[in-house]
Amino acid sequence: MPLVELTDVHKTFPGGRGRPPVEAIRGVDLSVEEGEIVGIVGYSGAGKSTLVRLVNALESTTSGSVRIAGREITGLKERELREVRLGIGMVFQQFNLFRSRTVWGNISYPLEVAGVPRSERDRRISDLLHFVGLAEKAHSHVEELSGGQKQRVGIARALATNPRLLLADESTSALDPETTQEVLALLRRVNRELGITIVVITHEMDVVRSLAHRVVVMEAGRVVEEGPVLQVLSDPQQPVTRRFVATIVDDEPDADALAALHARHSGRFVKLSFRGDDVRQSDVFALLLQHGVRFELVYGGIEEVQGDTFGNLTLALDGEPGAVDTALDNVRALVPVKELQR
Ligand SMILES: Nc1ncnc2c1ncn2[C@@H]1O[C@H](COP(=O)(O)OP(=O)(O)OP(=O)(O)O)[C@@H](O)[C@H]1O
Repeated sequence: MPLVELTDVHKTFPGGRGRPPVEAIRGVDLSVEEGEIVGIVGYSGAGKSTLVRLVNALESTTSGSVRIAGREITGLKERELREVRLGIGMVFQQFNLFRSRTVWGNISYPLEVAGVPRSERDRRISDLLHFVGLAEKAHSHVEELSGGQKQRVGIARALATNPRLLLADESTSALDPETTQEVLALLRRVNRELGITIVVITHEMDVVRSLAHRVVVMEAGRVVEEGPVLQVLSDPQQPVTRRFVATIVDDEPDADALAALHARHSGRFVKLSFRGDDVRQSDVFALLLQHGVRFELVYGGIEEVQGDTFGNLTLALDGEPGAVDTALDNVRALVPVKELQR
């Protein structure tokens, strides 16, 4: 049974003051299995935040079903919804911490609301502070912390009530690249060591690449593509997905770059696509050399996704025309080859 299951969910906001209604979510089916990390990507306005607010019952659907751990949450009473929300931790872009409280006080807050007795609360907070590596900062005020430390407090607070599900809404967007990696590493530990299911929404493909198992791409209120991260990154189907993937991996030179390359090289240009670890670049290069084909790498790169490699390399080839043809036929047996015409 999926931990989160959305079936044909629609959400329309009234337009107000003569403006037309906004269809923020237009028929989304989505399921998240227990233990998974799912990354939801999309440009601003795609409906990501609305989707998250439907999952944690801060908004109600216009139609369709939202099930959390098998329980339909549409139509539940406020008291029952509070119970559902206790099982869901939230991490925010701007941390949303109480400035008037210490680190300890911030993590304590959801436990106080849930009526957890003092001694149990203290034990829990102390464990969480150790888990996120902030034991020494327990009595610091939030203003004294760096952005990364604030987000670690945000994560500790989200974990306080022992949720099964963590929703992270642009949780690293306010952080620099190094701090982002620290926070992503912590979220990976939350998933691996505590077994907590995580849904991250982000417009940064790098976050998906280094954290998620599965990616869901949203556009204009719909899920337009989804699948395992390596599969989607290495073989994106939709234009919007290709645009996201292009932010972390080069595909092929555009028309201008290709024209400039043709001006410098007399030979043919081919794009070779590597997917996963089953074919090594060195095998492909050896094949070309065997046929007396000289090559130069002119564009592209190879990226790593959680232990697997993928990427596209554009080569300029030189050699006897017949030899180049034969070499390419052999290379095609190993990897997809696309001839780039001038
Ligand atoms: N409370 C609301 N009332 C009216 N329209 C809303 C409301 N909340 C969201 N919308 C609209 O719904 C659409 C989707 O917004 P949403 O915030 O879910 O997108 P998003 O993908 O999370 O974008 P961002 O990354 O900018 O937050 C937008 O057109 C937005 O203006």
